[in-house]
Amino acid sequence: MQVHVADHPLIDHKLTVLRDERTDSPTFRRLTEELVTLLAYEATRDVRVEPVDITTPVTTTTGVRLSTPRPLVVPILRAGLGMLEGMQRLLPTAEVGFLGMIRDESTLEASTYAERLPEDLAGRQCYVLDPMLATGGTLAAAIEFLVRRGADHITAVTLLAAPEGIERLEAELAAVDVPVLLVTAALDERLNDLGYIVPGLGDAGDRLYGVAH
Ligand SMILES: O=P(O)(O)OC[C@H]1O[C@H](OP(=O)(O)OP(=O)(O)O)[C@H](O)[C@@H]1O
Ligand SMILES: O=c1cc[nH]c(=O)[nH]1
Ligand SMILES: [Mg+2]
Repeated sequence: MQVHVADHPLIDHKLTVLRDERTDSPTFRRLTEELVTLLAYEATRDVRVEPVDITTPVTTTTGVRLSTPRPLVVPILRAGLGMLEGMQRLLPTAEVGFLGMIRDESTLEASTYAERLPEDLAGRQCYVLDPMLATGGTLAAAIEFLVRRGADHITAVTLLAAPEGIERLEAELAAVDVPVLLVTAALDERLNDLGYIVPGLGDAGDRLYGVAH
């Protein structure tokens, strides 16, 4: 797995406001979108394109367009949904599939409660969106699922990643025969005893959408 940690003062600035416990939900949602649009620029660096001939007002020339099949963007509900619009801003023609996953807060085990994805992902580049890579259980399961469906290139986009989660992803995906890239706005210090990222930003889903019951 390749890991790319963003390095840009605007990303650091927006992330600092996002982390602040005083930041309210509407601001949190807007900043998440803005951050993802900035990250999407890096995350889509190897999006597949094909040559296309066009005519400008002056001459004919060859450019590029997104290849088919089009990329698939997969937000992991709930929190990943907050990243969708930011990604779509750069990839408006991408298809979107959904995975609903929840981490049991006592065992930290991830489980899937909803799935709406194409049956066959052969030849597809997939962009998985989840703001938090904590223990890595959620993202590892999501990526394994997409690879089983045939995806042949995976890019995971996160806001925060913990070293423990990256280590687990690397171990669990070692046998996966598909290139995986992780693009994250920041690499945080560690997990605390409850499995929360430190310094982190708290529960991303709750801060985007309110406390889940
Ligand atoms: O790396 P992990 O240890 O698996 O933890 C990360 C997961 O936890 C959060 O989701 P949560 O289960 O809180 O669901 P939510 O998005 O509905 O709030 C977060 O959005 C990730 O999906
Ligand atoms: O810090 C964390 C860890 C998992 N999920 C979150 O939303 N935040
Ligand atoms: Mg949550």
